[in-house]
Amino acid sequence: MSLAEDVNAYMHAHNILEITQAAIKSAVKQRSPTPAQVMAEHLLAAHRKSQPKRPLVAFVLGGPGAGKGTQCAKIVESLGFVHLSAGDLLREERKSGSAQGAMIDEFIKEGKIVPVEVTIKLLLAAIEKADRLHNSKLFLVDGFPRNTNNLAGWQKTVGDTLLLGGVLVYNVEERILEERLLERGKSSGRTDDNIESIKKRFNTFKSETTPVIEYYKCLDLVHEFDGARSIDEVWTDTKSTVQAMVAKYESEN
Ligand SMILES: Nc1ncnc2c1ncn2[C@@H]1O[C@H](COP(=O)(O)OP(=O)(O)OP(=O)(O)O)[C@@H](O)[C@H]1O
Ligand SMILES: Nc1ccn([C@@H]2O[C@H](COP(=O)(O)O)[C@@H](O)[C@H]2O)c(=O)n1
Repeated sequence: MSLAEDVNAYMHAHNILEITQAAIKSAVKQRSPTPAQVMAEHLLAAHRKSQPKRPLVAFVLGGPGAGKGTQCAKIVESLGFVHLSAGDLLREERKSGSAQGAMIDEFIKEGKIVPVEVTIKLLLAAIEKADRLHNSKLFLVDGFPRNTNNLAGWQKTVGDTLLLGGVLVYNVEERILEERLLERGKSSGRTDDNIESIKKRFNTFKSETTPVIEYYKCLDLVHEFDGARSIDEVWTDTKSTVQAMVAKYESEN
């Protein structure tokens, strides 16, 4: 086969003429003074659309008792996300009775953050299972990343294989959080819904989670909510934010 024939066959096999014509059309349509830029953007968008969809992840953060789980349940019900709570997965793993289970138990009571190697394994297994069994593409990862160790572990293990759409952050003052958690503690059976653990969890949130939120603010990914309002008021804002996030994801992927 000659070089010209080879080139022709390649162009035909990969629709190169059609792709290039569409890029040229979009530059001409816009009468852009920078056609190369318009064409490059058009080609990139076309490439992204032709790739298999990366699942969308939204992280959910806020102090203990800020209403993360409550809002996540509503997002699941109304917008079809899969909810993965790092805390729930760790509590489930704790039941295993292994040495790792005992370690998790101790960390939870002390309000400390479990090393990311443990947490990320549980999170990824749950994401893979939901994707494989139900082809789920929308995930809420609740209570993660809680510190810089969590963040580094996510970046190293997951990187860009999942698309981080945003970070939902619920702000509530400690006085209200304490009241909520002590009330919840009357029936939750949680070993950390007592005043000693609650104080420790507040300290961990301030010293370890706040820097993670600041990091994501610098990337313009944070959506903050006043979580001290009623559940329905918080939900109204949460819903519109998450709907916008999904719309952007659908249009770009
Ligand atoms: N906006 C709200 N107003 C009043 N009470 C709320 C509100 N949101 C949640 N609650 C209540 O506060 C308690 C804590 O809420 P939730 O479990 O959703 O918080 P969380 O952030 O997931 O907590 P944690 O991090 O400890 O798991 C629950 O008993 C819940 O019913
Ligand atoms: N990324 C995480 C999340 C949670 N933990 C531990 O679980 C406790 C409870 O978490 P909730 O989100 O359910 O409040 C938390 O205080 C930590 O001890 C963790 O280690 N890492």
